[in-house]
Amino acid sequence: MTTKFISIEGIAKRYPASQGPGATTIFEDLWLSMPSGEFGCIIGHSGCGKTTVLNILAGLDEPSEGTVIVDGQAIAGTSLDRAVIFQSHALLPWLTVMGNIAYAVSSKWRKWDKTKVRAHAQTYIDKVGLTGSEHKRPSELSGGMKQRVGIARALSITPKIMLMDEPFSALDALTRGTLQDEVRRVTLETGQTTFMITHDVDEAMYLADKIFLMTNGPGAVLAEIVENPLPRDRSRIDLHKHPHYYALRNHIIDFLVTRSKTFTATTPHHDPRHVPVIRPAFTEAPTMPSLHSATR
Ligand SMILES: Nc1ncnc2c1ncn2[C@@H]1O[C@H](COP(=O)(O)OP(=O)(O)OP(=O)(O)O)[C@@H](O)[C@H]1O
Repeated sequence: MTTKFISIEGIAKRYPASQGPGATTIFEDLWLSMPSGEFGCIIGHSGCGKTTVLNILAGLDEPSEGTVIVDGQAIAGTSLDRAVIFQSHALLPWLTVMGNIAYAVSSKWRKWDKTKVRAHAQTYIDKVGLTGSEHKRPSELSGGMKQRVGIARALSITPKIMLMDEPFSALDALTRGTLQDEVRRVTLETGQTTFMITHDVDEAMYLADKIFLMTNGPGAVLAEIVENPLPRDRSRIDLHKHPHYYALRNHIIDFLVTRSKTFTATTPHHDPRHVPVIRPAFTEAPTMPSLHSATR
């Protein structure tokens, strides 16, 4: 396992200023690496550049500075090794559920015959609970169903890297939970490296090994990397019962409420190449000596 399967090296994104000369810096000097098989979530307020980072990783956008190395090679454009699940479903409207997924499967395994492609696609249709809707077109599906097609399509090509932009945000609570479980199970099973954007702190705590905290934009920076102290075999239902749950949750919420606004690139000791890695944990308050032992 390489320690830097994904290596984001000093990237920045700037756009021409909306008024007058110069440029607006969305974020800059962003350094971040992930080993193979890790699940990373990026959290930060709206506009700090999360989708831009994900699009750069996908090869859909280019950084203004810096580079991204995946598996030892600088990325250039999109690849079937990197699948994206978008916030909006991005389905082909003229194809059915089966057609949308089969299209992705046959793009990846070009020599597979139709029967093999459809059987493989069906496995993922079943996984996301769309059995019976194979023949429907996107216009006949609810928003949640469309999102499930997008998730099945991305999972079906078993990419090395899964990139997810708030994939569950449009779903009802029950479907969201089921699909979070499914995505977690599949990514653990396949050893996929996953990079996800979310605004949902509990979702990040359930799914992620590491949580990347971005400050507010413009001029956003990666302030901290939070290691998830919850056990790897955690379950979504029991997450809140774990002793470290509140330490982790409070740490992230505290960042979002206060430090995301006050932390900047000029904060003393901030080194963009060596961002602090924090592992919040519950610590027992020191116990008072009992009266019995104190008087002995
Ligand atoms: N083509 C563009 N030209 C100018 N500014 C842009 C362009 N695309 C994005 N931006 C700006 O870049 C910033 C970052 O956008 P991005 O979508 O990456 O943020 P985000 O953190 O993902 O936000 P959200 O959580 O709301 O999805 C925003 O301020 C946005 O207005």
